[in-house]
Amino acid sequence: MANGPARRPSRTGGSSPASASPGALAPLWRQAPRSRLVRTILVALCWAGVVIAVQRQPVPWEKVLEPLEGLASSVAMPAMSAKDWGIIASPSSVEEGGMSASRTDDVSADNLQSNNMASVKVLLTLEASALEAYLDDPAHKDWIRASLDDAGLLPKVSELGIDVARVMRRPDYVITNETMDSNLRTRGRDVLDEVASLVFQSAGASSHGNIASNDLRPVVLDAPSLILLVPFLLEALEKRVGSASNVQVLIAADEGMNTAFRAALTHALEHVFPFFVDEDRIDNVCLERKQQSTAWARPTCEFKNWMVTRISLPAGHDCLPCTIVETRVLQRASLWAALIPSLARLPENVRIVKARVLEPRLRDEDGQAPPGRKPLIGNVDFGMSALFAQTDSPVTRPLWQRSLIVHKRLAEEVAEILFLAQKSVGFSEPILDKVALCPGMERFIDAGSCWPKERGVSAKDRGPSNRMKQVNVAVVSCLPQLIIAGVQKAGTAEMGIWLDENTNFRRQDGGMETHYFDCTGRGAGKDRPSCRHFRDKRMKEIGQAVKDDRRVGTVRNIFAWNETAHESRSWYLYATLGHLNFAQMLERRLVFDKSPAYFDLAHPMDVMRVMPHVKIVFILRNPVDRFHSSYFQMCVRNLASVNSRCSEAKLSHKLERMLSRRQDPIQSAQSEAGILGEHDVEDVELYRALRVGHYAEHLARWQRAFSDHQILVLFAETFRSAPDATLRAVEEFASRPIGALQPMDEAVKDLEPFKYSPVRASNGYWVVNNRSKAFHPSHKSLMRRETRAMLEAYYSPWNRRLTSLLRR
Ligand SMILES: Nc1ncnc2c1ncn2[C@@H]1O[C@H](COP(=O)(O)OS(=O)(=O)O)[C@@H](OP(=O)(O)O)[C@H]1O
Repeated sequence: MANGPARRPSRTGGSSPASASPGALAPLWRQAPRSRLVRTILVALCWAGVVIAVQRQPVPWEKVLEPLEGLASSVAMPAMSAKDWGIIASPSSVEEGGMSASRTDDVSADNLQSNNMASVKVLLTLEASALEAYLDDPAHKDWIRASLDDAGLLPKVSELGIDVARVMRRPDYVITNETMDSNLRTRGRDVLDEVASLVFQSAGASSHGNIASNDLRPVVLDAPSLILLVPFLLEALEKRVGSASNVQVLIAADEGMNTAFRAALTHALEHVFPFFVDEDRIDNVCLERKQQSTAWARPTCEFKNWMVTRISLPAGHDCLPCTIVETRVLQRASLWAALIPSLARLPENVRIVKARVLEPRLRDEDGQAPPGRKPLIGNVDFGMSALFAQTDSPVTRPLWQRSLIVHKRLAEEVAEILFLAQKSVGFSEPILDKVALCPGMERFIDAGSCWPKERGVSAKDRGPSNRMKQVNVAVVSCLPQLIIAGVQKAGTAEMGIWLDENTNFRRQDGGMETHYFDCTGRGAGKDRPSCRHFRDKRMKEIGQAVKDDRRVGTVRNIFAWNETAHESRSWYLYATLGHLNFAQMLERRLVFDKSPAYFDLAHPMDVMRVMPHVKIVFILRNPVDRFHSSYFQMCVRNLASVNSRCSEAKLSHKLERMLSRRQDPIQSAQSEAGILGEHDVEDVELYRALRVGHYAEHLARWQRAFSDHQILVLFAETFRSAPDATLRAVEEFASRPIGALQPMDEAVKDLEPFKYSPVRASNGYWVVNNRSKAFHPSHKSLMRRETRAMLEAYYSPWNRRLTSLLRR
């Protein structure tokens, strides 16, 4: 535990915190206490040569897809032999890396011929735009029209739920997301099989001949659909033609932009790699790492043009993910590691290429992104590129060569990630060779990390003379260096006011309690009405505020690995709670969050995995007084309807009843019944208020997650009597390197000492401005003597535990 006022004796009320010790605790608090018809029509459609565009269907994986590994292993791969079969190419993959013929040219027979793709009969592309280009070709258009008219298929198309009225630029041939989606939901695998039939029947009909452009059957699918479909496609092909050798399968995957794909990744992850959703296990990895190393090598992240994140774990083979950044990157990498073998079990001629342009194309010679074009791929969305880099088939070689440079770099990064991931997911052979590990500049995501908006001012504008101009021009989002994480009703508001007065400190979120970690993640307070408000309203606003902020978007990619709309793991939002303008950042370098509900309601490891080196301050107060204050606050705020019943007599009566059911407070607190024993809402609240005072219980959880150097325990009683010295201790704690764990943070070097100017309020408290709660007391009555005695007895064992915990 950090040396602070708690450690040095303060026998008198007026003594300095700098001279308090654990031994001083006892005198403070003596006592402690989830058709056939259709098939026929589809076959007819195929034979008639209808081009059906299935545009970006979000596959309801949760209904259709069993765990990926199960699916892949259940499909027997055919022996391939028919040379003139071809499947699939995404024309836009030609464009990859900045070279390109136009999309329309790409899908022409000539272009395919010239690219050794003459045998390609089926175009399976992930890109709607490629299909559009294909459909715009007059030759294709006429053929499609004629086919449809001849077959008289339009009504049947409607029967199938194909919305002939809704088309992008060719309204007749789009299966809408909704209809396909609902078909998939109700008939699942049958529909997939139909789509496979659709693709292959037509190809089978014209086999052994030279390809004509109208033999192409584009089916636009999104990446998860395609990955899902590949086994079915080959199965279907085998059934129909008996063999299918030399089928060139190029899957162009457009994973980066597709939210459904992201969702599918997450879903698959949950099935394929339980490790990565086993929070406790990840926690343990973090903790073990911390225990094994006195100087815990901080995992490093590099932002390269802020688009590519690299990650390097501590050297050696024992590295496992731990922090939120590591787990985020490794989760993605390991999913691909899982998909690769399942696809690799397919014939070797199945290749995956990346369908979309990458960030380098989007920049001009000066490295500037053209206006209006945003990078399509976030900083960790590069999984497919490594596969592309490995492609060496005659079909893909020209493409590969042309985009070699771009992809090599990305491939190296993916190789690196996969290498790191493979051990975690149990592969014994390297998936790819390990390439250099994370050289160069390093940037960390940790306590105090800030992300400036693009509109930021240039460095030379930051001189002191024009500082004022920069106010309100640029904004940064920061994670706090310091959290006043407890306890409620111990003067934390006052502490926040004092610190905010100090020009070295800046409070997150305009002085509000962020309630981030008690209302998100594994926070035990998540279901409280106040947290619902936090999630439903506040975070939505914040999300909107950062939507156009690309840098924050980058941060979001890192943090939001398990993000869903309502179940927020959107760690990045936490950073955005700390908006500062540059002037504030320059002048107030230490950002702090004051959310005292964290003490008993947040999961400390959630905090630690986002900000491994954050510093935490707890202000403890005699639990008896704290409880009393808490009771009356409950009455006034949360239980307004029963306000009239709040009185010293009522409190005494309730406590008597509640405590009589708990002979051994420690035992009962440790059992679920400790809380669940209460059914009445008011009683539940009351018991929570009581339990906050089990300081040793909660502090031990925080001590498990953070080093002693990161925790400072203060006492309300000392803060009240010697505020200036107490604040000095906080300043010193905030600016001190965390033992051997962390080098001096630039943000806290050379802080100007701040001089507070407190005045004495009428109730005797020292205050620095009129926001102080000293002017707004939550209660006026004095605790009854018998209530105090009851509470002192109750808290006695907890206080003894606390004393020994602090003495360690
Ligand atoms: N400087 C100082 N030192 C110690 N205690 C102080 C100080 N200033 C205020 N108080 C008392 O703390 C109680 C309010 O605590 P918090 O500000 O932590 O409340 S909250 O959790 O933010 O709601 C509240 O206690 P009660 O008056 O007993 O309700 C305040 O009076």
